[in-house]
Amino acid sequence: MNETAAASASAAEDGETDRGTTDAAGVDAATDSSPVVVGEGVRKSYGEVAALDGVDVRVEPGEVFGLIGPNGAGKTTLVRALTGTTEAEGKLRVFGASPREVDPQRIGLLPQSFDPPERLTASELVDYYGGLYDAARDTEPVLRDVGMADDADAWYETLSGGQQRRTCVATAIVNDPDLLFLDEPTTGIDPAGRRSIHRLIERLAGDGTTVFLTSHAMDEVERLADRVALLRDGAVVAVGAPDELIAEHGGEPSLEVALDGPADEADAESVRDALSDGAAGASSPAVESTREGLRIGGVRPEEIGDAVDALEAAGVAFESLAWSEPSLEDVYLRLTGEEYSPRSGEFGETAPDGGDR
Ligand SMILES: Nc1ncnc2c1ncn2[C@@H]1O[C@H](COP(=O)(O)OP(=O)(O)OP(=O)(O)O)[C@@H](O)[C@H]1O
Repeated sequence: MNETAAASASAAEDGETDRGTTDAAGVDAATDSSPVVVGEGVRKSYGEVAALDGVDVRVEPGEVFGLIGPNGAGKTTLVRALTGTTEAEGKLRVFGASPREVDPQRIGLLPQSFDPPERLTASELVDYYGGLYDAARDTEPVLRDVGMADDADAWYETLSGGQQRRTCVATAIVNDPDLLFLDEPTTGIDPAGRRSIHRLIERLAGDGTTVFLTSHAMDEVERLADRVALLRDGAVVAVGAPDELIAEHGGEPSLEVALDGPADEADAESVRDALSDGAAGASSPAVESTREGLRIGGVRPEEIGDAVDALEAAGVAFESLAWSEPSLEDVYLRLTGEEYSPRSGEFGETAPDGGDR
């Protein structure tokens, strides 16, 4: 039995007993507007390793909540704690109840790793998981939802990695859950398949399903999530809407200026002076030399013309310009201290600017 089945049957697949923090009834008074997921001070250790080190998390009804963080940050452990497939300390409530007390019909879980119970076709596998619930959707439309209708009769083991993952997503939604945990749903899925999973998540969310999504694909999380929490070393270091996080931690938009070789400091200084004198009138323009040329920081789209004027005034001949705005990936790299250094072309450990731990 895997974690999907474990969640569906409230089973303790790892043989752990229910957690001590469950109250006598295991249930809080819950209303329609109550948070769907609450974690307060959640802790879980494996020997010396504090996988979760006091996590606070709250997911509102109908939200797509993204959980991001480096390998080993504790994402899967948090999903397992919230789905009752592992024991953890602290307050954990799902629909007002302790995770192991929640009606399994309401929960869908796509675990990070999935082992089918036996040799089955894609269709039989979805049937199998559907059979674990009091009520389940028909298998055919579920397989259609994940783009697997044409391969319904193929043995699971003969499917490609991406097709297997899509079939797993089908097993997680066969019970039409109110809360869907997706632990890295698109790993190994090709761009078209990813797009179809994205559309599925958007449609489920549009129909009111609450989605708890962990992913390493920042574009995916930025596109899908209403709010995002960044987990680092077992603790949440930032939480907010993608736009808010980008505004707060993403840095400024910038203009990459490609020259026919690296710029020297004199070029950078000339451009800086020209920008200070020009219409943009920036007091201390952030101009730095890069391996490809120059980067001018803080350039808004309407200021690109001024930057070009400044380059010309400084006598810097450029080959091309590329403007980019910060993304959730920049937030991630800054807050995890894994910022990309274009100068060296390598990732390097820098002091994370979200260092509130
Ligand atoms: N069953 C286990 N036994 C021992 N240590 C574990 C176990 N599960 C997780 N850990 C450790 O707990 C920490 C958090 O692991 P977890 O799998 O939750 O991270 P993650 O953020 O999901 O990582 P990834 O992005 O690689 O999936 C890691 O240091 C991991 O080695």
